[in-house]
Amino acid sequence: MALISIEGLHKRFGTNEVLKGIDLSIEAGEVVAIIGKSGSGKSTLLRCLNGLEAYQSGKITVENTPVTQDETDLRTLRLRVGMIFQQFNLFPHLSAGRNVMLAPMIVKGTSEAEAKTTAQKVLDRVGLGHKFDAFPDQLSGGQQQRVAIARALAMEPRALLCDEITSALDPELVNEVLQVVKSLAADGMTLAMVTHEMRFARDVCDRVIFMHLGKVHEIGPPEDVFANPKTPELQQFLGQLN
Ligand SMILES: Nc1ncnc2c1ncn2[C@@H]1O[C@H](COP(=O)(O)OP(=O)(O)OP(=O)(O)O)[C@@H](O)[C@H]1O
Repeated sequence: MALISIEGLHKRFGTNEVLKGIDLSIEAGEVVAIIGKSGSGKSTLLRCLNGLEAYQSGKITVENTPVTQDETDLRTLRLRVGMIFQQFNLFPHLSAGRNVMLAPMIVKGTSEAEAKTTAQKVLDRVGLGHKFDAFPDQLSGGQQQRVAIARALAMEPRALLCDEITSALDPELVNEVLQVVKSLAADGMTLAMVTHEMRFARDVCDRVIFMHLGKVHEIGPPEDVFANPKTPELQQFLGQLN
């Protein structure tokens, strides 16, 4: 049984049909990269998976729970699926530890003491246990993004969705964030990542999804998608990167 299942997903913004019938299953423990040109619908797909965007037709389920705009479904979903964005969105007036403690306390009703223990554990997990009391402006961009990852982990999600999480970082900070993601993948976390980091996609991901004009245009293991692109669209996309 797939952890995430998408059938016939269509999504429009006004008259602009951005997702034109997506069928996709992601198994528990699978790591998928979503690649494609700007505007191909990658972010919109991730946002639909997390209930951040409503969609017009099709069916999405996460562990058998339908992803709808219903409040109860959304609450269940947010406990199961974490999302990390290009911008870290940390509260500037709260320490790293407090930023991480917030969601479990608010969403799950976790006690302060328990939330603190969890926050320490997940900050350790991203290599920032010693920065519990540091404020966001005392951290580098890479460290802030690792706090954002810890914040998502504090909810003990079954899957993490990552939307271009290294795109706002200076090049020398990209690797520390990718290393954390790589270690989560090695631990069996289910991950769907919109990324421009092709080397990471090739080395770490089980499957690569190439989106083009709102459809899954090619999908397969990285060795096939990168070494043997079947369609001219993917060949052109990869050619432009080189
Ligand atoms: N909130 C919105 N309202 C209207 N149109 C939107 C909205 N969000 C996205 N779109 C449109 O949907 C299309 C797909 O956008 P999306 O962000 O999913 O693409 P993408 O592949 O992630 O691109 P990028 O790599 O530039 O982020 C674009 O044409 C975009 O203008």
